[in-house]
Amino acid sequence: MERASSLLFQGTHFNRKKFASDIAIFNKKKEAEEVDLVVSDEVEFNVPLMEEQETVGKSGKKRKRKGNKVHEVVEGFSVFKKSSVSEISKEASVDDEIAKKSVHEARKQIDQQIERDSIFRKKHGIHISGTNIPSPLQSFHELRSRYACKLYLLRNLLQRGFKDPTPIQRQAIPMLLSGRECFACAPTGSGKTLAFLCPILMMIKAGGKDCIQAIILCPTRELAAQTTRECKKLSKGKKFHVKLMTKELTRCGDFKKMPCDILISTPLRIEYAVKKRKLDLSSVKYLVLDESDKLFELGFVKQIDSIVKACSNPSIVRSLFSATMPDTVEELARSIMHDAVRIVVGNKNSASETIKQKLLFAGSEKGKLLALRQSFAESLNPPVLLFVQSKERAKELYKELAFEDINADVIHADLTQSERDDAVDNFRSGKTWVLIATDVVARGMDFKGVKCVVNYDFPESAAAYIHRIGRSGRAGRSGESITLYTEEDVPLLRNIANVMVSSGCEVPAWILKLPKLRKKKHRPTRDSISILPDEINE
Ligand SMILES: Nc1ncnc2c1ncn2[C@@H]1O[C@H](COP(=O)(O)OP(=O)(O)OP(=O)(O)O)[C@@H](O)[C@H]1O
Repeated sequence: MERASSLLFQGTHFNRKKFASDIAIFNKKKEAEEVDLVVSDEVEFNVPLMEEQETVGKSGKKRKRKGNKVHEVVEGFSVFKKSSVSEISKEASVDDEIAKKSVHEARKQIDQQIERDSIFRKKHGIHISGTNIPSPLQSFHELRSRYACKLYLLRNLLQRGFKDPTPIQRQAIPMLLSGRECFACAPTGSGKTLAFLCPILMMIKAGGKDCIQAIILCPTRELAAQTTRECKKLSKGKKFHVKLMTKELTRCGDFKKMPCDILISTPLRIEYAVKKRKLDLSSVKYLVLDESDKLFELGFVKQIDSIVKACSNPSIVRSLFSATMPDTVEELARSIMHDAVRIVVGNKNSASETIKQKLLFAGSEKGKLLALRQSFAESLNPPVLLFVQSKERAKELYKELAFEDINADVIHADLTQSERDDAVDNFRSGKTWVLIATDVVARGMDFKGVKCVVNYDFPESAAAYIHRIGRSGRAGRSGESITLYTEEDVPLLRNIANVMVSSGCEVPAWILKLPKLRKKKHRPTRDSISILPDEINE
């Protein structure tokens, strides 16, 4: 009590005896006011009541109070309040200290993690830009510890022989699992397909009722078919409905009754189904644009636009993947994506470093055929992929090689779907040693073990070059490419040479001094390939 009154009257000096009656009146007034305080402050500070009583205040409201004597209660409360405030503030400052320390500790740990992540990314050639980027995957097992990945998927990864994630998988998988939109650029054959399939399989429901939950768009039917096969292999053991949008499905599919979790297609077929057959894409949660720079080219961009609009789910996660990503595509992508993260593995727009690239001057069209013959005779080991600039030239070259009894086949857009499928299957299985192709198989096709890619006709752009030669040297294997050129190809020579230099290949110095080509593409008209006598050609 003494301590209480000394606290109560701290700083006041007056004669208590002389003013005793005033003090009594004053105390009565205070009693009522401070009872109010007890009630309100009890609530505020959560003061435990020793003995609860009810009293009626001036306002007539029932109030709770502690103790027998109001005065004591008031003093007690005041003391309690004052000491509580100081204790609380002491405690609070201790709490503050602890909080500050733990915030500091947490910050330190975050900083250390950021540092570790950045060292790890550097080691794997991963470059990122964006905010709040999740840590890269150290191993596939982390899919389970960090993201509760189901065992069937880990088992399937292991069965496919995938021991460790590739750099693009290390960063893109956690990104998509965190619901972030991204555009990813990584070399050909570096496992981009798994980088988008894996998170989709982890995030959507197998046999979900909502119908289509994920859409993967590819520029060619062959690539769509390949991705469908890959998705089915990865989802083995789970009842996912993985569908390839075939011509029949586009025209006659009953989309309302069709069970489909993941739909894989070229843009034209989906656009047709949306516009003419009322295919509903409003439940799509994941939209992947594989070979995205190709999909943003003139022939596709309108279809892509209408598909993106039809995928109206506001929480959709969209992602773009390719080995080449021009700045214009990045800008376009940024304008439609939310807070997208950019992931680049290695040098942007460069060829895989596992491919030994060669340039060979052939003088003329006839010189090209002679150079090819010589290469077959001396060093070319099958399987070999030969690229030409048009379907007409593919047919011409096929005739030449068939005449020489070379085990060759051809693939181009004039063939029926089943002829195209057969050409791909026979080349894959080793029945065909040499496949002559237009750019229809230049992107994304995973022909394991292609020893050499020959650019019989010079590619029309640096991007086309990167994708063509990328059919060899996949998944860390070594590969080879030979690019024949004539005088007509010189304008684009420097661009291709730059790609070669950036992936560590040597080129003659004079090529690098050639004037820069303003246009991105160059497609010269060429003389016919044939050197066969006319009567054989007829
Ligand atoms: N983690 C992994 N470990 C080993 N091999 C892998 C791994 N992930 C994927 N692969 C294999 O690597 C090969 C190339 O993968 P994928 O076709 O996805 O490459 P990509 O980056 O999409 O190439 P492109 O740019 O040509 O489309 C495939 O045969 C695939 O099975």
